Amino acid sequence: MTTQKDGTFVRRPLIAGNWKMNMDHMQAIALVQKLAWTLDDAGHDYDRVQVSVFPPFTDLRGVQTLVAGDKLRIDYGAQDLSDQDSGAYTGDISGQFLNKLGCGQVLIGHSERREIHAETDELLNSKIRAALRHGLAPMLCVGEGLEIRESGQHIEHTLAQLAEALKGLSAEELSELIVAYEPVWAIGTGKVAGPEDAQEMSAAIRAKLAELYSQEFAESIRILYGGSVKAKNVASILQGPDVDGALVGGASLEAEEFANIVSFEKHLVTE
Ligand SMILES: O=C(CO)COP(=O)(O)O
Repeated sequence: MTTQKDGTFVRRPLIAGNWKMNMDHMQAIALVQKLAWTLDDAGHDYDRVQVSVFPPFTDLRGVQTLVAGDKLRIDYGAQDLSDQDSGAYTGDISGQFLNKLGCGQVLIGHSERREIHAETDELLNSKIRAALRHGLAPMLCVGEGLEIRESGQHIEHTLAQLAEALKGLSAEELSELIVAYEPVWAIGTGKVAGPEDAQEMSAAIRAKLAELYSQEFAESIRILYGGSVKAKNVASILQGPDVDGALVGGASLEAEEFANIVSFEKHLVTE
């Protein structure tokens, strides 16, 4: 993260929790409630550090009701969306519906969707357009697998994913874009990319955004790191000046652990 002289961040850090296919709608309410209490107890400043969760589709209505009813400051979004708005697309979910449920963000191109559902860069470009049509901030996930990392092509590979997904979109359209760098080999494996790896790729992503658009645009976009982020390693990962937050999987399913990740600034002081 980069801070200014007055201690505020240049870009508001974001700690996001991707629940993947975990938590039914009852568990979801309990988890968000506990997270909100824990963050309140810790005196969390939401204006300073944004917090969002990405529950399964079936949980979103419950989360919306809770967030609205208790006036919680936790943001939420979906893990995927259709590139179409409505019609004969059995099993798909429109961005229109997500917007109606109060979602502010949507994950696009998570490596598990790329792998399991064979989502292509072309489809992801179309999904980003769908998100933008419906007022959802797209969180585009990019990152390389182990083989590519070992071959030394990881930067080239990740930047190609980025450029393909953003093809034909303008800086104006993409003003709410968030990029999440998630090296596939570090997801759910306990292997964390080192703080240098996270910084190296985030800087490369920012430079690519500057090349595709402008320096000003690149400096306004938040770039998160994801892959085995825990309370114990978050502070060192976020030290990189181009790393603006974390996309957390497993550790976001435990309210206290996730709240501790959100409170990463406290670890900075004590480490
Ligand atoms: O895929 C991830 C978040 O989207 C990372 O998952 P883990 O934090 O469980 O490694």
